Amino acid sequence: MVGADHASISADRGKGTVRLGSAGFGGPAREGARLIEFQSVRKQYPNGTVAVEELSLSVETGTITVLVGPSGCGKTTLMRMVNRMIDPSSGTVSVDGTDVRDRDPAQLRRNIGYVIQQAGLFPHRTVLDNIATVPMLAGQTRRAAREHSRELLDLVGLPADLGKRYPAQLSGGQQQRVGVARALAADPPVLLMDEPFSAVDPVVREGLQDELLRLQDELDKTVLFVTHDIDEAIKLGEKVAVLRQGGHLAQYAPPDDLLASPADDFVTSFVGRDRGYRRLSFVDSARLRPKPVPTVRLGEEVPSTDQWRLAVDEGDRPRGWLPPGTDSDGDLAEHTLVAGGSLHVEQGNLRGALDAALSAPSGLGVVVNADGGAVGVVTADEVLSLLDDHRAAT
Ligand SMILES: Nc1ncnc2c1ncn2[C@@H]1O[C@H](COP(=O)(O)OP(=O)(O)OP(=O)(O)O)[C@@H](O)[C@H]1O
Repeated sequence: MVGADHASISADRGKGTVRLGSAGFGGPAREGARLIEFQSVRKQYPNGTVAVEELSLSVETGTITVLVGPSGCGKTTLMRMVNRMIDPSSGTVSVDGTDVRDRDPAQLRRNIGYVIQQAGLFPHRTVLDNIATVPMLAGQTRRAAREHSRELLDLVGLPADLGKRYPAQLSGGQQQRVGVARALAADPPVLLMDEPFSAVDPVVREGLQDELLRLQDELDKTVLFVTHDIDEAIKLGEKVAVLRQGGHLAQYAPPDDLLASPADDFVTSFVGRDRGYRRLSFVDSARLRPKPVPTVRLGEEVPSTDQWRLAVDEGDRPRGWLPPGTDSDGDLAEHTLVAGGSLHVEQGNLRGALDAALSAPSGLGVVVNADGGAVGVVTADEVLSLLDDHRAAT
């Protein structure tokens, strides 16, 4: 936790007045429905630059879809076609089944929240008035709009007293949260997010990513998110579209598929060589078979040992390691132990298991049950061979 930037989002379903549904594009979200569709879209700017080339892509209702690719590959151009900030040279972009060119841009934009890098807040309006702007334009009274804005501040994890400040009096991460609150103010079913977190430092950025995921759990928006950071794309996207120069779609797939089977050399180099490691996050560890490990309980007599022994408390929770070569010497006290590594909770993903194995001084990753009790240990080799099996089977 780093100051207010990491306050957690307290989306309170019981509050009633923060509307969590989606309005504007006709009825409740239909699972699997395609809310945004690009069909054979091409964009050539007047100077001849082809930013997007014959691209077709559909975005499912209620999902986060990420557009990722190197600078200049057409991500922003593609995204801005959704709310008609840019019109395609050919092809169609439709939202909820209607070609966006058949919609009034102002009305279309009221149903599409837009979050950009550095938040783009109005500098001379307070935080609360920034958030209240769109609802007031849509006809809400100032009082109702401000009341709703206070709830949104809470929803994005900001304390109420920040509402009176001006944007320059907030940290970068706080400004981004206000940007998200402002985009949510009209309760739009669609959110466009263009590199929203790239202007903040990596720690704050991770916090914002986590909170977007938490917020999405509550709100179920259809989010189109642009980034050039493949890690961000993989973390946030239920589906990820990798674009390459000239606005070509190189691959469109769930992150796991992208990491497992990159479509070509470009995607391979873009997702990076350590994709095997990243991919571990998507493989569950149900087939991992932890082996028994010799233990010793805190407060009990220290045994002579020629192997690593896991020290546990009265609830079998791991407290550290007793190294090989330890001589029998009185009762076991916590301060004499070698600190343990991270713990892997049973049924978690393989990345957690590998982290546990790699971070343990014994090389033995400790697996615990939901109550925190040790159930056994795994080695890094065991985790990686499971990954090989998974690779071979998919
Ligand atoms: N108004 C414009 N006129 C001419 N060319 C443009 C215009 N806007 C963008 N371009 C060019 O179109 C291409 C795609 O730009 P776009 O901003 O969509 O890419 P991007 O992937 O979002 O890049 P970045 O990650 O750097 O923001 C680039 O070559 C860019 O220089």
